[in-house]
Amino acid sequence: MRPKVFLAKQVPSEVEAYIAQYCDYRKWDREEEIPRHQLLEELSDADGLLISGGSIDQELLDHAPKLKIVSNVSVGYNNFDTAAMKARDVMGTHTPGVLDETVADTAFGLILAAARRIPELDAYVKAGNWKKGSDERNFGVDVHHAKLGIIGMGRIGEAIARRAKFGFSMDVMYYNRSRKEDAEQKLGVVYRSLQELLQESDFVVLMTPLTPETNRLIGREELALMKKTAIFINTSRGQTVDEEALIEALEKGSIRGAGLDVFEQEPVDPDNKLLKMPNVVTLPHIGSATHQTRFDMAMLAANNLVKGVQGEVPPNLVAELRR
Ligand SMILES: NC(=O)C1=CN([C@@H]2O[C@H](COP(=O)(O)OP(=O)(O)OC[C@H]3O[C@@H](n4cnc5c(N)ncnc54)[C@H](OP(=O)(O)O)[C@@H]3O)[C@@H](O)[C@H]2O)C=CC1
Ligand SMILES: O=C(O)C(=O)[C@@H](O)[C@H](O)[C@H](O)CO
Repeated sequence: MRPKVFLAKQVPSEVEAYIAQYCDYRKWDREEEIPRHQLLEELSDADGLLISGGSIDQELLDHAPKLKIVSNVSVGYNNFDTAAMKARDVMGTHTPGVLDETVADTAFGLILAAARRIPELDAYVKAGNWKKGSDERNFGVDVHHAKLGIIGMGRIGEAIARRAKFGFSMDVMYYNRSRKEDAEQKLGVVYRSLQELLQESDFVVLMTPLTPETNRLIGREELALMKKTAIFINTSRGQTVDEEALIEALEKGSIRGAGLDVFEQEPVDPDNKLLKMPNVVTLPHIGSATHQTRFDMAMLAANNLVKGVQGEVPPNLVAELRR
């Protein structure tokens, strides 16, 4: 009998055709997220689930007695309750690697946009406010040769470091729980404690996964350590930062600015104070969102899904669920 899978996220037609070769499938065919109760109903006979971001917890597992695999179309898997999945012997996969360069481009876009105030000055020009040749009030700060601190020097962190080091001649430092000597040698980056990194950096980029340990990793104390001239970039998850503390730091001017692809609540509340600040550049969580990269992520997730329902160990099983 062919395995049954449910696609809770829209995928390109080529990816759907690939899944159809191996599985019977039903799919959620709308852009908005599938309502939870509907997802739970769909899982009553499913062997596999392809999803992006919905909570994979005990309740969902209880509604999915045949489930063998959940394939996330994202590299982050903070939506997985890995303990509950392990207890039920349900595999969980993600999409590492294929999005590294694209997310690094986004992080770098935020660095440049915040440093040179590109969205703010774009609005200024379009509003007809450009009245004289060169106005010092529009000046920004240099990115090239500045000091960049990367918190979370993983796959994406390294791609950011390469751009910084070889494209912009920046001094790059990083903080992880463990040192990465290969990256130090290959990229010429230096290890710092979190405290040292925050004190020394002109730009701080947060690129860790969201875990119980990184939840609000950057709070009041950490922001207070940063230079008054520093720019803070978050391309990880909104919950890795205490957003209230960030707002406070920006309001007090204890850091220069921020570039944010992610927020505590997504979509972000239109009344969120961060959206009113000219020195904050915001994006709607589009780190990996190019046509090619989203296609590659969907294909990788489909491949993980098919392998899993066929009883094989999929290539991108998350670390906590490896035997
Ligand atoms: N904005 C967006 O659209 C996107 C966001 N992301 C986010 O980026 C995250 C990182 O992705 P990726 O680079 O592939 O992941 P990796 O696992 O390759 O890298 C994560 C890095 O974070 C470090 N890290 C983990 N926990 C801690 C901690 N407690 N303190 C300090 N460092 C820590 C790890 O080092 P060590 O284990 O030594 O601590 C590792 O070097 C994803 O999990 C996702 O949340 C990813 C893609 C797109
Ligand atoms: O991969 C991740 O962890 C991401 O944050 C993004 O690439 C995803 O696109 C996002 O989860 C929406 O699918």
